[in-house]
Amino acid sequence: MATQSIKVDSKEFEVKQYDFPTQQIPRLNYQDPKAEKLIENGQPVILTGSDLVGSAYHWDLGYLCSNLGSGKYTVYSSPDGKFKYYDEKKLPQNKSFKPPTSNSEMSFQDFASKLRKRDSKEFIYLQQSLNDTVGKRIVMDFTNFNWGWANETQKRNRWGPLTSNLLLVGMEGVITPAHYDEQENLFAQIQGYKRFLLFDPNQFDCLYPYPIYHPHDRQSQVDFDAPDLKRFPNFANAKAHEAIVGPKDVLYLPMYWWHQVESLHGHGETISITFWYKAAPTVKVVYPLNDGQKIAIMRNIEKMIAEALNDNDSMPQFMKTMVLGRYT
Ligand SMILES: CC1(C)c2ccccc2-c2ccc(C[C@@H](CC(=O)O)C(=O)C(=O)O)cc21
Ligand SMILES: [Zn+2]
Repeated sequence: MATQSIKVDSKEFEVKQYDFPTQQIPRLNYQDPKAEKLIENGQPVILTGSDLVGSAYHWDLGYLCSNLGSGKYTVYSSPDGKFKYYDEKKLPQNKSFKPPTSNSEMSFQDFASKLRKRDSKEFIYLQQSLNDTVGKRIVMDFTNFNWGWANETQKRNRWGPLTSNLLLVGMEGVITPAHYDEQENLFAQIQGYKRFLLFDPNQFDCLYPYPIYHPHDRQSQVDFDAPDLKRFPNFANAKAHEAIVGPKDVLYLPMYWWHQVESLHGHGETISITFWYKAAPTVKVVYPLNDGQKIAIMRNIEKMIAEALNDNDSMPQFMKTMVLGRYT
């Protein structure tokens, strides 16, 4: 895989090179009116100086081992370093589906010692919502997040409620392949560096998501390392935005924006915390609809048709019959 080196803040990073062009995402101080404008317009921006998780800047493996208590944590494991999320609730509808990753519950101490062993034939990625099983010092760090700013941002942009904070601890080199989420996300980086490749929701027709009843719903079918341009010809027109997110950075990752995330080599394991918010309620429909609203409509139509047919195997034929040759 070809790599290219990019410079951010006088630091050099070796990143995988893909075929599509990339443009940099702006890095702005969190109080810059331009940054607030970008968030209001649902545009990604890296925010500096917010100290959103300032009370967790000292979190490293050792501290977490000593203070996360003996609770069990969900650890994903992948042979090739790719962690393609799948929805376990959709497995019954897809008998032939083979999960590309496995997961197990283990103590943080066990996870940390597996990380240190670094046997590279297995990549591991801890993903766990912060809950009350954690030790009291972690709870104190959590309560000391910059909630004033987070709540003000949530209110100003009329986001819905905060749904979860996920603690993520990834081995160098882990990759979360391209997908989109249906929530607004303030992504806070504590340790290590993550490279985000983001795609505007209007690139939906370049990224070919799985059918919505598929366990990989919301994930792109395109393998970025070996794109099948016969099946996915429009991928050749994809245009990415790029952001290297480092310690103390907060990336505003707007709902419906596609993202692929790589934990960069040479900077140690990555520690991140996500703040997911439900979407702003649509008070009054304003035309023309924005791209996110069109994605929501497509998803609802797919769900209704799948339900009406009550047979996922007949979806491909039905969908093709409905549009092929008619909406050219
Ligand atoms: C891959 C993993 C560990 C996973 C496995 C199984 C179920 C869910 C998830 C899940 C959810 C979120 C992330 C964080 C981030 C990607 C990144 O930082 O790697 C991202 O996509 C986002 O913040 O929206 C990572 C994961
Ligand atoms: Zn995501």
